[in-house]
Amino acid sequence: MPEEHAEPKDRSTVRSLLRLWPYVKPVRKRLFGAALIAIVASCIGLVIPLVLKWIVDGPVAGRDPGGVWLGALYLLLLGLAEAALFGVRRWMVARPLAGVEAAMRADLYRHLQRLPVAFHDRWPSGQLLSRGTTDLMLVRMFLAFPLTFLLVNGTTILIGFIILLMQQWTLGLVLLAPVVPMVILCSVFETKYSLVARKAQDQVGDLTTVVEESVLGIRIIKGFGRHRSQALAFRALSQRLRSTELGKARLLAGIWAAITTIPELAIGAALVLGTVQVADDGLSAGTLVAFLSTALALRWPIESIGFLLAMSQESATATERFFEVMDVAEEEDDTAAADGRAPKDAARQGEMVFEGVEFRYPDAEAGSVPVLSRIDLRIRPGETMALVGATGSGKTTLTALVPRLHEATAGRITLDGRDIAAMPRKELRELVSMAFEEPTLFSASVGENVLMGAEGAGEEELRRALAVAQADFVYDLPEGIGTQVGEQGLSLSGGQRQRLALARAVVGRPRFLVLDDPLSALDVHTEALVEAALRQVLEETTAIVVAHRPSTVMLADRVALLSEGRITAVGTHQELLRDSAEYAWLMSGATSAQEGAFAEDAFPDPSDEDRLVPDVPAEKGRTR
Ligand SMILES: Nc1ncnc2c1ncn2[C@@H]1O[C@H](COP(=O)(O)OP(=O)(O)OP(=O)(O)O)[C@@H](O)[C@H]1O
Repeated sequence: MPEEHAEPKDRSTVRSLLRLWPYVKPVRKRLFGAALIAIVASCIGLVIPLVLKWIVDGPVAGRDPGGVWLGALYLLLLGLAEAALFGVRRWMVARPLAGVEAAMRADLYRHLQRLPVAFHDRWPSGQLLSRGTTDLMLVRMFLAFPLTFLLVNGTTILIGFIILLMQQWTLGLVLLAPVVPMVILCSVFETKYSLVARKAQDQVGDLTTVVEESVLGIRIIKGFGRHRSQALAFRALSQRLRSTELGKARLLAGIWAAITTIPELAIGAALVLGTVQVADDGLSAGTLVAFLSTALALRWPIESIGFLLAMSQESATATERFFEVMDVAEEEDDTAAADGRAPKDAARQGEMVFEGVEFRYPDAEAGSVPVLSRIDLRIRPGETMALVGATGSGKTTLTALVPRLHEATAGRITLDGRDIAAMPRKELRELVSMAFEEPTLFSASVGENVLMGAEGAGEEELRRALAVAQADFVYDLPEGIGTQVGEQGLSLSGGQRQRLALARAVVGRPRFLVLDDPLSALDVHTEALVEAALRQVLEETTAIVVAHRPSTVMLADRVALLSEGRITAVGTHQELLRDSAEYAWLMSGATSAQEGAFAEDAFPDPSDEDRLVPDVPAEKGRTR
C-alpha cells in the first residue's frame, strides 16, 4: 500500500466482512440475542396496524368508545414494549462490541511491533494510524448497527409482506412490484460505492500522514517559515478528500431518492386501487387502513437499506484495510536451524564475525548494486571496532544487520560463534544493544525510557547507566528520574536525548553493543566526559561504533573503513592514517576536496598526521 494505494481486491463485501468472524465469535451469543430482540421489537411495530384494523372494524364501526380506549391502551403498551426492547438491544451490544474493537486494535498494535523494519520503511505512518483508529471504529459501528439492522429489517420486510399478501394479495403484489428494480439499483450502488469508499479511506490515511508529519516537524516548518506551503499542500489533500466524500454523498443521495420514491409510488398505487375496492365493497375500510399502515410501517426498514448498505460497504473496506496489514508476514524465527541450537563455544564467546555479508534493501531494483557486499570482518571478544566511511557508504545499514533490524541477503553474521539468523530474535536482542544517531524517546518518564533497554533491570542499574552516559542532568529535572520526557522526548535537548539513549543501550550490560555515532549531538566537554565513562562500558563488551570524528574513533581498538559498501581497510587508527588516503581524508575533516578526488595534495604526509588531526593523540587511547 505504501506510496500508491492498493488496488481494491476483487472480494465481495460479504467475504471481506466474514473475516471478522474470529473477533465476533466470542460475543456471538450476545449479538444474536440482541438481533433476536430487535426482530421482536420490529415485529411489534407490525402488530400495531392489526390493532388499528381491529379498532376500525370493531369499536369504531360499532360506535363503542370503551373499545376504542382499550385499543388505544393496547397501542400504547405495544409502543412502549417496542421502545424498551430496542433500548435493551443497544445496551446488550455496547460492551461486547467495544471489546471487539479493543481486541482488533491490540492485535494490530502487536502485529505492527512484529513486522520487519522494511515494512515500516515502506508504509506511511498515517495509513497505519487511520487503520488503527477510523477503520476499526467503522467496523465496530457496522457490528452494532448495519449487521443487526440488515437482518432485522430484512426479517421485518419479509414478515410485513406476508401480512400484506394475507390481507389483500392483489394489493400486496402491487407493493412487491418494485423489488426487482430496487435489487438491481442496490447492486449497482454497492459496486460503485465500494470503489469510492476505498478511495476516501485511503485519502484519510494520506491526510493523517501529513498532519502527523506537520506536527512532528513543527520546528522545521516554523523555522523555515513554511506555514503557507504546508497549508497549501494540506488543503490540496483535503480538497481531494472532500471531492471524494461529495462523490460518496451523490451516490448515497441517488440511492436514497430511488429507494424512497419507488415504494412511495407503489403505496400510492395501492391506495388508489384499495379505495376503489372499498368503494366496490370488495374490501373493508379496516383492512385498507391496516394494509396501508403496514405498508407505511415497512417504509423505514426499506428506506434505511440504502445507508445500511453504504455503512456495510465502508466497513468491508475498513476490514480489508485492516487485514492488508495483518496479512503481512511477521518476522520469523528460524530457531530450528542447527546453528541456533549450536552448543556454546567458550573460545568464541563475545566474538562478532561478518562472513561474506551482502545486503540489498527489499525495495531495491533487481540487479542494482548491493548497499553492502563481501563484508568480512572479525571483531574479537571485548574489542571495540570503529566503523568509518563516507556518508552513504552503508555504515548504518551494516550496524542494523547485527540486531537483525534487516536481514542480510547473503553471507552470515555470528555472535559467540552462533549464526544470528538461526537465533531467536528475543535472545539476539538481549545479547545486542543499540544506540542510534537519532535518539528516539517515548512519552514516558526518564527512568522508564532508560529501563526499556533491559528487562528486569532495577534502580541500581538505572543509576549506573545514567552515570555512564553522563546523564546526571536528570536528577535536576523537576521530578528527577520520574520526570515525563514528553512526546519523542522533545522537551529535552538533542544532547540530553542522546545521553538517555546511550544510557538505555548500556543499562542491560549487553555482551554486544552497536553504537551509531551516538555522541554526535554533544558539546566537546560533555563528549569527553561521556567517552571517559563509555570506555569502562566498552571494556566489558564487544562493540561496533559508527564514528565520524577522530574523538569517537579514539574509543576503538581498531577501525574498519567502509567504502561504497565494502570494507576496504582494517587496522588501528594510526595504521589507517598511514596506509589509507581515503581514511586520512575522512579523518582530516577536509571539506574542500573535490568529488571523488583523493588527490595527493589533499592529504597530509602520514608523518604529519598530528597536525591534521590535532585532537587525536599519537597512540590510541586504549589498546588490548
Ligand atoms: N530504508 C532504505 N531503503 C532503501 N535504501 C536505503 C534505506 N536506507 C538507506 N538506504 C540507502 O543505503 C545506502 C547506505 O545508507 P546508510 O544510511 O547505511 O549510510 P551511512 O554510511 O550510515 O550514511 P551516513 O553517514 O550519512 O549516516 C544509501 O545509499 C541510502 O540511500
